[in-house]
Parts: sequence; C-alpha cells; structure tokens
Amino acid sequence: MWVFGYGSLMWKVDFPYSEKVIGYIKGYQRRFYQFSTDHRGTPENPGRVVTLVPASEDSRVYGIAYKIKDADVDSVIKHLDYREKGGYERKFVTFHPKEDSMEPFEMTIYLASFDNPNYAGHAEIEEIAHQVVQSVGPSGPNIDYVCNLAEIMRKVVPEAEDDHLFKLEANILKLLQQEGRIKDIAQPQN
Ligand SMILES: N[C@@H](CCC(=O)N[C@@H](CS)C(=O)NCC(=O)O)C(=O)O
Repeated sequence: MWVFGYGSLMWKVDFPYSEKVIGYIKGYQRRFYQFSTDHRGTPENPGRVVTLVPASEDSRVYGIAYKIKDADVDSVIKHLDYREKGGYERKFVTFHPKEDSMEPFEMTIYLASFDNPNYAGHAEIEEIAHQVVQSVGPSGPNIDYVCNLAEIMRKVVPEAEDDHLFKLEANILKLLQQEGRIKDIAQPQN
C-alpha cells in the first residue's frame, strides 16, 4: 500500500514506511480550506489545515508517497483514519513520481471534501493568516503547521510552485512581526 502526503503527512511521519518517493498528483490544488478542531485548533477556535480541491488536469500537487509494508497496512490505516478523523476520507488517485524512471501508480490519499462538517472553504490569504496566528490545538500552534509545510516543500521540491502556501507563510510572518511576536527576519526565498 502507498499513501500520499501533501500536508502534515510530509513533515509529521508518525507511522512506519519502507520507501518514500517525491512526486505529484494531477487535477487538484492544495488549499487551506479545512478547519482543524482536533489538531491545530479547537471546536471554539478552529485552525486551518490543507485539503485538496478539484482543479484543471494540468494542476499538480507535489508531495511525498510512502510505501507501507503489507504487515503494517492494517495498523497504519487504523492510525491514519484516527489522525485524519476531522473530516478526511481515504480516496485513490494516480501518483506521478518526480523521477521519470518510475511509472505512475495508484495510491491512497486522505482528502477532506467540500461536504465534510469541517470544510472551511475559500477565504482570502490575509483572512486565513489572521485565523492561523491565533489558533492553537492539541498538536500545537497552527503557525507551526503552515511553516513546517512550507519548509518541507522548499526542501524536497524547491521547483514546485504553490502561491497559496507561500503567500500564506509570508502573510503569517508579516503579522507576527507586526505583533512583535518575532523579530524582523528575512522573508523566505521561494
Ligand atoms: N491528508 C493530508 C493532510 C493531513 C493533515 O494535515 N491532517 C491533519 C488533520 S487536522 C493532521 O494530521 N495534523 C497533524 C498535526 O497537525 O500535527 C496529508 O496527506 O498530509
């Protein structure tokens, strides 16, 4: 079994895997359109985390695919079903390895579709940034979620474009500087 990580599964890998491959899926965009009430926010003050929204077929979402050994599949599914319980469902998509030497193949993703109870939907980047900087949940600050994702994307797929993610990161850092929560730091270079 293979699982595709495009959000926290890229940087918070709390399950066993035997192989990982960088690549992308087509026909989706990664967006912070999912409320998080059990990880990066609370029911009273939800955070925002990523899901995938349908887009043109030439749209690509880069992430990391993890190969799960047969012996671990049941326990990993049980673990991820619980971790993603806030509105995500398992679906199958075609994964395209970044390296041309590997053929595309089907794999599992966890996707929070528009009809789940925690779907937040569209909001302007500035509004999402204001929500993120004031949200903290059982897994920690919503800020960490955004910055960890931006950092891992720059690290593993520096050529990938994701204006939504990187503009949100820049907005958050600007807000934190304005609020005196961090000293002036150089903006991330994408
Ligand atoms: N399914 C996506 C998104 C996963 C995701 O970010 N899910 C949240 C649920 S709110 C999570 O597991 N968060 C863990 C954390 O924030 O530490 C992925 O493949 O990475």
